[in-house]
Amino acid sequence: MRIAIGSDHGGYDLKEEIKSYLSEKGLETKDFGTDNRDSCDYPDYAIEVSEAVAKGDYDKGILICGTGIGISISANKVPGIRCALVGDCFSAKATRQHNDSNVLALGGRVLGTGLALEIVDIWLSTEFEGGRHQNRINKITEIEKKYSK
Ligand SMILES: O=C(CO)[C@H](O)[C@H](O)COP(=O)(O)O
Repeated sequence: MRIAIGSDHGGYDLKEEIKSYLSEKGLETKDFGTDNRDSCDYPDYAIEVSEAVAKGDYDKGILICGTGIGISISANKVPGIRCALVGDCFSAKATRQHNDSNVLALGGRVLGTGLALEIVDIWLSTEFEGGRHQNRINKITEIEKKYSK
C-alpha cells in the first residue's frame, strides 16, 4: 500500500511517530513535510498529500495538524478526497466501511500516541463495504461536480 503523509508544525511529532510505526510494520510512507517544528500553514501540506492521493499516486493519505480540523477542511476541498477527522477507534472503522475515506486526519495536540497509532492501524486495515454506502458516495461526488463548474 502506498501511503502519503503530511503535517503542519502542530502535527509534526505525531507524524514522525506514525512514520516510524508504519516503517516497523513494513509499510513505507512518502513524507510531504513539514520537516521540523517551525510554524507553517497546514493547507500547504493538505493540498500536497490530497492531490497525490486524488491523482492515484498513493492509495491513502494521512494528515496531521494540531486539532486535525484545519487540515481536514483543506483536504476536503480537493475533488475526489474524502478526508475523515478521527479521534476514536469506532469512527476509524466506520469511516472506512461507510465513507470509503481516502485521507485520515488526526489532531497531534489532541490524541495520545497510543490511541493515534491504533486509529491508524484500524483505518488502514478496514475495507469499504460498498452497497448502500456506495450510493451515498456517489451523491457526494455529485455535490462535488455541481460546485466544480
Ligand atoms: O490545529 C491546527 C489547525 O486546525 C493548527 O495546527 C493550529 O491552528 C496551529 O496553531 P499555532 O499556529 O498557534 O501553532
